[in-house]
Amino acid sequence: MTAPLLSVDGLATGYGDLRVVWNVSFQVWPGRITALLGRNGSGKTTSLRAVAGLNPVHAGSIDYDGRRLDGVAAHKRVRAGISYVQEGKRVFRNQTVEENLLLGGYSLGVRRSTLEAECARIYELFPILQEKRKHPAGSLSGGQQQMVAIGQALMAKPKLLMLDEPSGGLAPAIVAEVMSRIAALKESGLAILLVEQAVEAAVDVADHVTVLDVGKVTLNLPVDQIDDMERLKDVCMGRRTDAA
Ligand SMILES: Nc1ncnc2c1ncn2[C@@H]1O[C@H](COP(=O)(O)OP(=O)(O)OP(=O)(O)O)[C@@H](O)[C@H]1O
Repeated sequence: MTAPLLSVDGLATGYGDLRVVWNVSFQVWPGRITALLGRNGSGKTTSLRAVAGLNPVHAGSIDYDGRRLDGVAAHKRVRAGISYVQEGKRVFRNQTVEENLLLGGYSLGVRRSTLEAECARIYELFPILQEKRKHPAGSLSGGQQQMVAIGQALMAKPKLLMLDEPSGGLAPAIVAEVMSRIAALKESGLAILLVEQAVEAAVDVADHVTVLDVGKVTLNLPVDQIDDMERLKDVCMGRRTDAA
């Protein structure tokens, strides 16, 4: 297997001095999806925020693309190719789909001269957004709004895409559609870190799974080694400590 693009090792992090993640390690590889699973409050979002540079690293290390990220400001991590789609589909509801993409690209530092070309690239990935490009984003379905949010993050051609609960608030049939779009993004070599509550939907598209509970890793293995989904769900709910 190729070297990981992102390697988090023994991470302890939290909010200011408050520590909520104690010892978390996981990797994300180019062209592959790592799913970070675990029950509510287990520390998934907090770990993503530490990778994005929004939460402090109390202990451990975050290596990305051959260098340590310690002390690198959040905006510089964005420039280095780390894109983060926060939970809850943050689109500008009154702006059109196209304006959302342009604003997303602009805020990520994409040069004005290339914004339109980047938009066209996003339309190739998500044709429905081209169809709806003149519509206010708030008029789109939940799944389509999630694609707008992901499209915004992709405007700057990231190497690492971090998605926090893209299935949140979506009907099951729509979750499958959004997940298959996410899976297709791997083809370009993008490394994807996917935080999810929807365990089965995440496992369907993931290559590797890391489960957290109370700020620690309880399971870490390639998806092809998962042979019992019910056991995995139990581990994710904190009802078991391993999948064996
Ligand atoms: N801004 C904050 N200040 C202090 N503590 C926080 C803050 N945000 C989250 N926490 C706490 O950190 C812990 C981990 O939360 P986190 O959001 O990382 O969990 P999660 O696994 O992403 O769960 P969820 O699926 O509910 O988002 C929880 O105990 C939570 O209450």
